[in-house]
Amino acid sequence: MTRLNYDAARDAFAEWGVDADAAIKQLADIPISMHCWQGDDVVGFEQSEGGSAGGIQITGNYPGRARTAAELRADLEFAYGKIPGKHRLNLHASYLDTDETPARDELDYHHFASWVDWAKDNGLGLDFNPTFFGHPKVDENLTLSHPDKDIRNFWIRHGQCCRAIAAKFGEELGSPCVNNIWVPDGYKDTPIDRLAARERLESAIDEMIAQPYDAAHMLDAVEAKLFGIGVEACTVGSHEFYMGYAIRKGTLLCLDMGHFHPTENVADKLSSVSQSVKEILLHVSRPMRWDSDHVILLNDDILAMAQELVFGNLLPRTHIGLDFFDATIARTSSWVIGTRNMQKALLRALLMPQAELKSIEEKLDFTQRFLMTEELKDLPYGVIWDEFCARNNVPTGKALIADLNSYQASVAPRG
Ligand SMILES: C[C@H](O)[C@H](O)[C@@H](O)C(=O)CO
Ligand SMILES: [Mn+2]
Repeated sequence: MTRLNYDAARDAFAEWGVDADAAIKQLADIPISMHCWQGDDVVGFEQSEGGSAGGIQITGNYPGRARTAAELRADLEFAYGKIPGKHRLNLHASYLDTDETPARDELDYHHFASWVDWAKDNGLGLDFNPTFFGHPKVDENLTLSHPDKDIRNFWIRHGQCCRAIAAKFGEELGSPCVNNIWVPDGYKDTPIDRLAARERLESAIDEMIAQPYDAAHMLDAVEAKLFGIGVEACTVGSHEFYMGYAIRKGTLLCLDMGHFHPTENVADKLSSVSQSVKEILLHVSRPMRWDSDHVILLNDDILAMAQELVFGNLLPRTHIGLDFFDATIARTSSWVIGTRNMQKALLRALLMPQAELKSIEEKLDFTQRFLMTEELKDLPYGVIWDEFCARNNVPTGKALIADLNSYQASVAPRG
């Protein structure tokens, strides 16, 4: 493959006072938590339950869906092999790997131990999520806020098991495991007593996270949402609910890019939220008209998100997770291109003359800000990206496409 001249590109950035080598080095140290559920359309490996529900929906029937943990791991290994750097896997509790059939409130570390062995072998960190959907005890789209104490208790026990598992992941792997709580709870039509539902949710989460764990092993996160299909009138765990909860209780706040009104700028929220919570979890996604979880593109939304992370010095306290799933295209290609897009966006932000831009803005020199930000768009970011990939032994361009297509051809017979 023809590679454009890196030295010339580095000089082009140097003219703007930017050190491309330093940007490449910094990018290599930013882990992205890739979500397991893109690989099998959120089905999971429970033998009786599973599948997406609770307002999340996958469409498409592209061949090659991973049907077992072994298939999912093979797909993940392929995908990580095409993504520069060392990353993490974000596992849902429904992806246990065992011949046993534990109920969700009986899950134990040993049901997931093979994932830890695999993560160790592959140099990956692990994150985790209790699975509060795709189960008969999700009654009328309610779990932790259900009026029936027995149902709430079942889900509280599920969350407790998951925290213990996550803490063990973190301990085994020597890196804190983010355990993210998202519940689908809400009402299709206008509820009478929103406060009661929110009080039930709050006290259920309190009970669920009461057991302290070492922050070096496990970090609790809570994920808000505007609405889901079937819960149009009220989502119990709204943004205001969880923002307040995270501030008061000291958890991480998860911002999913698909969980706000489509005209809202989620990147704009990072700096505000960072003033009130210690750490942030991101679910980088691409909503189209609703929380459709399209695979992320290298578009303005992602570039803005990356720029806020870099310019606000938020990378040290933000966990970058992905949340997209599309069964109309090859699943491994989605992982690889989506994750690389997040990295490309970060690289672009790292390649901006940050100090100079900030200083001209402080002088309220908006003309200069406009001129610079527009001219900077013409710099050869792609050449620096190619160099980053070459240094990490991963392909780009046509070679990458050929690899993605040939892997897809090898998994297509799964049906
Ligand atoms: C599968 C995930 O837990 C889920 O997508 C959640 O994070 C979400 O975003 C629900 O809309
Ligand atoms: Mn999410």
